[in-house]
Amino acid sequence: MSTPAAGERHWLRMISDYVRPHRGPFVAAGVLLLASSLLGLAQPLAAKALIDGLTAGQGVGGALAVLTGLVLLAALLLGVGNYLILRTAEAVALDGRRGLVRHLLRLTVPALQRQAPGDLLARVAGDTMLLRQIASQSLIDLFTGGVMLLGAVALMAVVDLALLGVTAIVVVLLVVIMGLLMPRIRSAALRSQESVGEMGAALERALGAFTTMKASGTEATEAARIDAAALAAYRQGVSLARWGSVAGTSAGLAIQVAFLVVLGVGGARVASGAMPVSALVAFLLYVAYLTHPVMQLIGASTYLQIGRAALTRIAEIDALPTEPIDLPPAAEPAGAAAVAVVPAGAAAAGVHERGGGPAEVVFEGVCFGYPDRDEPALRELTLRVPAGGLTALVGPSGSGKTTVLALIERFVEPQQGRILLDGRPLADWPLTELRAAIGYVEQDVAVLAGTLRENVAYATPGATDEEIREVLQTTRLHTLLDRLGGDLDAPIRHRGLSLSGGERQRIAVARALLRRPRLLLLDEVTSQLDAANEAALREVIQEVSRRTTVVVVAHRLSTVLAAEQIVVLENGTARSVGSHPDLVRTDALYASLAAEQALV
Ligand SMILES: Nc1ncnc2c1ncn2[C@@H]1O[C@H](COP(=O)(O)OP(=O)(O)OP(=O)(O)O)[C@@H](O)[C@H]1O
Repeated sequence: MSTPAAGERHWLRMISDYVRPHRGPFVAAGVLLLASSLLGLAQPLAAKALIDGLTAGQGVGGALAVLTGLVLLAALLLGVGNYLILRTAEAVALDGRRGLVRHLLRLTVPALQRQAPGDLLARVAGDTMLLRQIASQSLIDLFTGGVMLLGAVALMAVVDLALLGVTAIVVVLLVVIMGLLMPRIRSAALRSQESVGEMGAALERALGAFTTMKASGTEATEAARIDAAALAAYRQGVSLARWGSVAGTSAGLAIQVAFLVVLGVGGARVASGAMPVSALVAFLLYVAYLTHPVMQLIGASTYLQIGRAALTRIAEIDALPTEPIDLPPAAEPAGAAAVAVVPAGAAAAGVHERGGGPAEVVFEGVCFGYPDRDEPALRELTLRVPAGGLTALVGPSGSGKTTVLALIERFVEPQQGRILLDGRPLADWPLTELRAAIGYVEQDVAVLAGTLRENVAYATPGATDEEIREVLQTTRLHTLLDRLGGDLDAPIRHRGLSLSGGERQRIAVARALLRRPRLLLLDEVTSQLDAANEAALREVIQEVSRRTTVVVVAHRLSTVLAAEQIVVLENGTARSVGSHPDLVRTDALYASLAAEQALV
């Protein structure tokens, strides 16, 4: 948002984008609420007829019936209109949440890494709630309140122009006060939402490193950090409440002042015979009636300022870059319960024929640097990973091994050079197809809350029990399965905390293997395994490398001794390539690594 004017347009366009798909119910609700208010407007006129009838000593039965009918019908229309608008507002919030979640899930990896997850959660949950308030309270209230205000003013003009002039002065004064208050309300709302986001981020930080926090004894520090954000949210909330009540009180006061002034001036005019008492009663009823639309307009403007703050925060997420990944359309709200949850990875499985021949990967002069780093992570890296067989990437910490894998997965894009998979530049591969061909086990493996089956078949929703059990056997996870009573559907706890590090690694390997990828990328998968399990996984890797291309990153050279090709990376370039015996002879760095690990 470069200029306020641009921000303004953007904000209004966002509201209109949210509302447009629901304009039918919105218009219907608006019409019902307006009709209800119009019936309310007619009530003083009916009251005037009733009083005139009483004064003239005529029968009032008809006027009484009309007045009662008006009251009942207005209440009915109000009820139905309110229900409709609240339902539509929920639908707008649903659209907002879905849109935001879909956008978040499609973010590029670097874009997501720059965000605090706790703040994102606050935006999805809290800011979309405010969106609902804009839709329910602000828009319709602005419309009906505005129309009713104009209607009341027009009818007041019909009743008595002089008294209208008196009322108008008070109303104009009120508008000026509101003009001064609204920017304060908006900035307090924005800061309040930001503080809630900061609180979420601070809490997420503490919960995400819970055991580290406990072990470091930093509960008090973390509590203070979260407390500071909570306190900031409180202060801004109080400030919002203060300006909101100033707005509400000014409006109420203005109406009362108008009422008293009209009573005084009108009383004098009645006494002088300039207007009948029925006209004064009607006018006073209109002034009293003004309270509702004026309060509506003040409330709507206040919510609009708060909602605008939320929209600003949603727009910030919308502006983050996403990957070109199609997600299936969301279910209609009415049918949501009936629609089965689409298992994650199903979309990819749809495009990818499981299995297939081993893939070849070629890096041609690839340069890559992370955005916030001066030093490039890869410098003109040229490398060929032949189809089939085991290729190992070794080298000192920070030499760029993980970055090579991230580039193959297209989590990040090279700034120079190109990468080819089966002779086709990665940029030409549809992203879902590319990723479906690859099995990737990252360094910090993720175990998701859910069952063992959900975890292992995460990328392969169609896998049979037999296939899952087989891959569990291969990765020596059958002991874990036994511990779970042989039940694939037994839950493993949130974030996999009930699993050992080695089990988590093997679950991730099992997940990748079940996919039968054409290219398997393994980043430090043996780092947390004991010698027996490492040897077993080494065998698995060798076995898999007979039918697929396997690239392993390993500090433990024992894992890669049998690799057909070992690439030694240093400072983002391949300093040498060869087999273990070759490299021990020809590459001093490799020889020293091997010597450190007693492998020569
Ligand atoms: N997301 C990131 N943002 C900024 N810099 C990064 C990021 N990821 C890695 N780096 C930096 O890029 C360089 C290469 O990192 P990379 O993770 O590829 O090394 P590595 O060889 O896999 O290291 P290790 O063996 O310790 O895992 C390092 O200097 C690292 O600090």
